[in-house]
Amino acid sequence: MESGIHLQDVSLTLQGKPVLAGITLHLTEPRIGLIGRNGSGKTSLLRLIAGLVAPTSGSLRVEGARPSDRKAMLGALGILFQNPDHQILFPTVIEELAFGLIQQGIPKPQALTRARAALAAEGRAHWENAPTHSLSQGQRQYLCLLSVLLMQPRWLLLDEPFAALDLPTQARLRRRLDALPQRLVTISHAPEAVQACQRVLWLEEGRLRADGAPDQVLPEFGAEMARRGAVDADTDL
Ligand SMILES: Nc1ncnc2c1ncn2[C@@H]1O[C@H](COP(=O)(O)OP(=O)(O)OP(=O)(O)O)[C@@H](O)[C@H]1O
Repeated sequence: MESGIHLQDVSLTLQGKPVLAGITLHLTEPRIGLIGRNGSGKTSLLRLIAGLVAPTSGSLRVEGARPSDRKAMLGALGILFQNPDHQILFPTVIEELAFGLIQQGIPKPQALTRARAALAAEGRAHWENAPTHSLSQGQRQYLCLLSVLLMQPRWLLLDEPFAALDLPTQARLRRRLDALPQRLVTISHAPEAVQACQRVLWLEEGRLRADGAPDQVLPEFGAEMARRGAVDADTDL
């Protein structure tokens, strides 16, 4: 099977607006950072890779499968959205956790057992029957991460995973993510969050502005963000 994530001349136009253009990539590195300004197309790129939106032109493969092949993608890739409310479907924590496993074909009783074990391992057994809406934003994001990890996908796509979390939770999540055997693609605005990646992709207005090691990409990115921050408004977005 073809390994990694392949994009061949991928473009995406939404409501007449070009959002991504001419993206060709072969992603295989264990840790990949995706940076860029607001509206540069980062989330759209993750949504394309996850099969949540189809490219307007070009082709994509994730571990040899088309992203639109939901069955193949279940074990290949998990995505963590920036806003957990775009992800959570169920009224209680345990149902939310078990859902992905059931989708993967695991019988419901075993799925519930695994979900309970995962909560217990996190010291959060008391969350089992908690209404998902009663959790804080950061706790809901954490629940989404646990749900995705339970499915053990080969790739994890993370959209600003630290944005809503307090500092101790960020530190714990950072350690947790660092230890994962999965390949991770992480969106961040913060250069320091992707400094340890093997590869950093910089999107600018839907195109790849740079692609390389953090030491190559991040100094130029930092200089460009400082330059733009010194003027009063981004009029191009
Ligand atoms: N459904 C949609 N219809 C029309 N335009 C869209 C749609 N979704 C996104 N866009 C546009 O695509 C562009 C890229 O959006 P995207 O959310 O991918 O950016 P981003 O880099 O993730 O931004 P942020 O850092 O603010 O999360 C934006 O200009 C946005 O307005």
